[in-house]
Amino acid sequence: MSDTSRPPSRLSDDYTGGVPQLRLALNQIDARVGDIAGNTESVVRRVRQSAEAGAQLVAFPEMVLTGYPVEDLALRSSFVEASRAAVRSLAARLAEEGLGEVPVVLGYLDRSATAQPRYGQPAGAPQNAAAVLYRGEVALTFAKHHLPNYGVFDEFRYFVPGDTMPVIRVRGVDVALAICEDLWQDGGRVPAARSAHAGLLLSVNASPYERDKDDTRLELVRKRAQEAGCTTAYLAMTGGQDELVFDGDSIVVGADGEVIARAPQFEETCLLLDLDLPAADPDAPTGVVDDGLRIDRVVLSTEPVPSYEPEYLGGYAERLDDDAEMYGALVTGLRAYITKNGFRSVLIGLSGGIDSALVAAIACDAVGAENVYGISMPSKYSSEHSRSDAAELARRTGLHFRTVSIEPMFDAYMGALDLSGLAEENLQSRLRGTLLMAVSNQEGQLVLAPGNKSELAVGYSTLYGDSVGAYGPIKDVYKSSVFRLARYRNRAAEERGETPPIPSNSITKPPSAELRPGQVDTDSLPDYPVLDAILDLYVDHDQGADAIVAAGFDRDLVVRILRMVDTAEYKRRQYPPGTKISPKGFGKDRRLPITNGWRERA
Ligand SMILES: Nc1ncnc2c1ncn2[C@@H]1O[C@H](COP(=O)(O)OP(=O)(O)OC[C@H]2O[C@@H]([n+]3cccc(C(=O)O)c3)[C@H](O)[C@@H]2O)[C@@H](O)[C@H]1O
Ligand SMILES: Nc1ncnc2c1ncn2[C@@H]1O[C@H](COP(=O)(O)OP(=O)(O)OP(=O)(O)O)[C@@H](O)[C@H]1O
Ligand SMILES: NC(=O)CC[C@H](N)C(=O)O
Repeated sequence: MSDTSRPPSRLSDDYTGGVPQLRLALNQIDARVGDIAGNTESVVRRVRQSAEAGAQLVAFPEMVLTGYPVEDLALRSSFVEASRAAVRSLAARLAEEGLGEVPVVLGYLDRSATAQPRYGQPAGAPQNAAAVLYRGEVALTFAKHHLPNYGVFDEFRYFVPGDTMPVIRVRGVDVALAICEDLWQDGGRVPAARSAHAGLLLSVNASPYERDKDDTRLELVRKRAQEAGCTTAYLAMTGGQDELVFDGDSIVVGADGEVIARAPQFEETCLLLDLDLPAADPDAPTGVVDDGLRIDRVVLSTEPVPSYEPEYLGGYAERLDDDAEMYGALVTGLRAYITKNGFRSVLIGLSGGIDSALVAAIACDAVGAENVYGISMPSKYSSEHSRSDAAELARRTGLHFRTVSIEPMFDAYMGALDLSGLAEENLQSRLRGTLLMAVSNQEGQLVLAPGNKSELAVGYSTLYGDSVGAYGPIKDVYKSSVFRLARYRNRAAEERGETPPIPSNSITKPPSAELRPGQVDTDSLPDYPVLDAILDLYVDHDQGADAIVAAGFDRDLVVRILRMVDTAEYKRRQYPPGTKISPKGFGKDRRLPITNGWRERA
């Protein structure tokens, strides 16, 4: 994101908008997929806090009860029924705990009321749904109307769409409801909210992070608010799930498209704000509106809001610059993976190079240096600086550090097998992989794989060697950006008066696998800026060889690189999962056959 300017806020101290109509609590929180009980507890806790802060309408993200995305759990009836039951018991529990008077909107997994069995399910097909809980009851439910089915999303595989336009009357204000993709596609609930004369459009979301997507989202919400003709609140999820990061950044925009409030990125928070909204239109239409959506109106309360001066005002959280945002996503994704899978500590092979150094810095920020373990594993080809730079990284960050030479194991293999060339080179990498897995088994840390997107693209890693591990924190970061992020992290430390974590020698020396004497990456690969530019066109933008050559790259080089990418598909399929930060990561975003006779020629 780049827009750091603070928009004019209507919620400032000189607020003169009269009596506010609604105090809205947008709970921008994390949820753990499959942990319905744990997610329920965090919802109850947050409802209580919101109610204590005087909220009159409390909202939670898309599928907060089940976590998002649930993937094939949606196809299991036991899970769907557990989610449905959890919504009902949550409504009752909120009332029992004296929290029933405040309406709560939250996402969960449901199934359609009409019998549309899919994939052998006995009853209705699964739906990505949301419920309104009020006075101990589930007052209203509805399902997502537009289903995303591109990139990482497969919602046609799981869900059938909803066909209603839900509108709840809260304190005399008509609030239209929507779920995430409902705002991304034209038609459907946005024009329907206008047709229904809504005073507020509230969308609950789980929108995965991608670089620059915050700018796209902001423009989207501004546009949709104007189309809907009413204030629009976009409530985001935050945290991480496997390869996805949810960056938060909830947004509230007025009917004129002006930003009213914006929540922080990558943080759990409650954006609480007083909105001056129009009273419900007594002649508001009923029946079917845009796209065949049937208005489903529920009156929850018509009591006027008490007259008070707005005291807590949402505000506009400071925006992160592009590097800080990308780095924040990598930290959030790694932390979520480690903690949600019940681990505390991680293990990294430290070569003294920039990739493992950046991964170590991210890990220290994610779980604390006291939970990060590094091992230097020198061989006879290891340079002195590979050991000293790794030790210096440990000294700067405070991570646990030890050295285990692979020479005795290497000699034993070489004595038993007559290996040479690539087999001998790869053996060193595999011994390091085996050693890391052995320590992980013994001590219980998760092994981190330090491969970057450039290496993964061209297959520049050893299978069962440096590609072993549980999670690849930088697998969606091109090598050029690895340098940028390492410099960013050091600069950020300097600005805070802290020791920069990454030794400058790790940043400035030429990248090398050190598997044979004097080896450097450029023996096998072009310079990284050239490689990354070609990869960006091929991997991220699906350009063919002719188009890439036409963009100004050498024909033979293009053909060679594209061939390397194609023939490394088998390696990528065996690589650990890792944080997605681009529109096309090596995960669900890019699905190519392994066995593939198609070669790009120019
Ligand atoms: N389609 C396919 N499906 C399944 N398996 C397939 C396959 N094609 C080959 N294979 C198998 O894959 C194996 C070959 O792959 P692999 O053993 O990995 O070896 P390979 O890719 O031949 O070599 C590793 C390359 O990565 C470089 N490297 C290694 C370590 C670190 C770094 C670094 O700088 O970070 C770079 C190294 O210099 C070398 O160029 C063979 O067993 C082959 O049979
Ligand atoms: N001497 C070593 N000690 C410990 N780990 C090593 C060593 N050499 C390689 N590794 C591990 O294998 C990974 C691949 O390293 P390699 O040096 O081959 O290339 P790289 O991709 O340039 O990575 P880096 O920038 O971290 O050196 C490293 O990130 C590290 O985790
Ligand atoms: N959960 C969703 O519906 C997400 C889809 C939407 N296009 C997004 O990325 O934000």
